[in-house]
Parts: sequence; structure tokens; C-alpha cells
Amino acid sequence: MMIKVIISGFKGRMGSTAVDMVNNDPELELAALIDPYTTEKEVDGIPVFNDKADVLGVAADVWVDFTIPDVAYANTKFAIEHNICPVVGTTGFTEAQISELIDLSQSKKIGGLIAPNFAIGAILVMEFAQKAAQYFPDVEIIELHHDKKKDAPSGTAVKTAELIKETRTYKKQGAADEVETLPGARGAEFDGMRIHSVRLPGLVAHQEVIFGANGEGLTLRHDSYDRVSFMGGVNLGIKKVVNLDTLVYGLEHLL
Ligand SMILES: NC(=O)C1=CN([C@@H]2O[C@H](COP(=O)(O)OP(=O)(O)OC[C@H]3O[C@@H](n4cnc5c(N)ncnc54)[C@H](OP(=O)(O)O)[C@@H]3O)[C@@H](O)[C@H]2O)C=CC1
Ligand SMILES: O=C(O)C1=N[C@H](C(=O)O)C[C@H](O)C1
Repeated sequence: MMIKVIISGFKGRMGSTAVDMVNNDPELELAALIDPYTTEKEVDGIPVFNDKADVLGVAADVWVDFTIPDVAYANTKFAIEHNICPVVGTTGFTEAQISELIDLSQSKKIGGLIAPNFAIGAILVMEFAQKAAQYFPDVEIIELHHDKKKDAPSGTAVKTAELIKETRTYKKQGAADEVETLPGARGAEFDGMRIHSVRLPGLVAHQEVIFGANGEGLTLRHDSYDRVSFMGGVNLGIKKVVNLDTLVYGLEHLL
């Protein structure tokens, strides 16, 4: 069965890469493209809309979303309400939003995926970090991204910290009497861990999870050098969600 895909945010860095991925897979077909500002009415015969409500006349199975946080939350809700399975890469969802969307998907029996990172290497780093944190409770996360990124910390860093929290014995890190002589010097705090965000031109998406203990250290690092690194995960997500009856948070649930 051909899977019909809507891509919201199709003119962006990730959305445009996803358009190429769908066009190169004979099992997938573009159903519609969404961007709020474009004046184009179609691209290569695919209808283009400015508003999500306009896609309702289009037959579609999956809604791929690479937009911005507030828009992505409303889009995901809209997709589920209209029986379209969301595959969402947009980051910045709150815990409350994710749990509300999971409940909604279950009440409608609609599959879906919210994945802060679609690259297999990034998923493995999260898994390894979760294991390492059982033995190394002292950990700092450094995420490094291109300087056009709107949200900080990255969704991947937040998800990594959430997974570490599940296995790490709580500890507030650093000296009890440490003082920031420049505010922000110690980064953001998540459950006693620190997360640092670097933004530089030339970078794509990178993350280090650094563990320290008496006389030893362990560093896990992942690099996305190209946005094509995310496309295997997006493709897998599209093909899996159509057979699910719940939304899941994290690509690891589908591997
Ligand atoms: N899960 C993953 O593996 C990955 C996730 N991401 C995440 O994906 C998101 C997008 O990243 P990226 O592609 O780099 O960002 P871009 O800024 O390149 O793309 C976002 C696009 O969404 C458009 N947009 C804004 N509002 C709407 C709307 N209401 N409807 C449809 N489109 C809209 C923007 O238009 P305009 O620019 O005109 O405002 C822009 O074209 C971010 O949240 C990022 O963190 C990124 C990489 C990998
Ligand atoms: O904005 C990006 O580029 C990326 N965003 C995601 C995030 O916030 O974790 C995934 C990846 O790191 C690239």
C-alpha cells in the first residue's frame, strides 16, 4: 500500500530534506505540502497550502512535521483529530503536551511518533548514556548546533537527560558552594545535571555526554554532519506509525 504523506514546514532545512526522501521512496507519495507564507499553489503537481485546515480535502495517512514548537503541537493535535498519523521531528514540546497528545491518540486509536532525534547514532548515545549513568552519576551534556537553531537546549539533550534520570541516582552536581561569576556559566540544570548549548555557524547537530568519576572519564559523542542522517528514522517512522494505535515519544520505541 502506498503511504500518502503531508509535510508541514516543507520549505525549511528538515522539511525540504524530507520532501526529497519521500520522492525517492516508491512506497511513499506526497499528498500535500504546508508553509504559512508561500504563494506557490503547487510544487511538481503536489498541492501547497498556507493553512492546515485546507488539507482536510486531501487523502493522507501521515503528517510529517518540521516546523516550530507551538505550531507543531497544534498540528499534531489536528492530525490526530482528523485520523492522520503524526511523525513529528519538531522539538520543544512540554511533558504535559506530550502526555495530552498520547492520551488523545489512544482515545482515537491513531498511531504517531514524536522523535526529538531521528538519527540512529543519537538514539544509541542516549541508550549508552542511560546505561553509563547507573555507574557514573556525575554527567554533563553538551549539545552543539548550527546558529539558526531556535530552541535551546536541544530536544535531544532534554530527552537524553530524561532517560539518564531514569537510571541515575539523584545528585546535585558541582561544589555545594559554587558561584557563577557570570550568570549561565554552569549551563541549564535538569535534575541536578547540567546541559550546555553551543551555537556556531558550520555545525549541523552534535552532542557529547561526559561522565566523570574518581580518576576516570567517559565521553559519548554523536555527530550529524548532514540532515540526511535523520531521514532513515523519518522513513521508518512513517512506515511504522500507520500500524500503531498510540503515539510514542522517541524513535527507540519503534526500533
Ligand atoms: N527530530 C529530528 O531528528 C530533528 C528535529 N529538528 C527540529 O525540526 C524543527 C525544524 O528545524 P529546521 O528544519 O532546521 O528549521 P527551519 O527553520 O529550517 O524550518 C522550519 C520551517 O517551518 C516553517 N513554518 C513556520 N510556521 C509554520 C506553520 N504554521 N506551518 C508550516 N510551516 C511553518 C518555517 O517557515 P519560515 O522560515 O518562513 O518561518 C520554516 O520553513 C526544529 O524544531 C528542529 O529542532 C531538526 C533536525 C532534526
Ligand atoms: O534544530 C536542529 O538542527 C536539530 N534539532 C533536534 C534537537 O533539538 O534535538 C535534533 C537534532 O539535534 C537537530
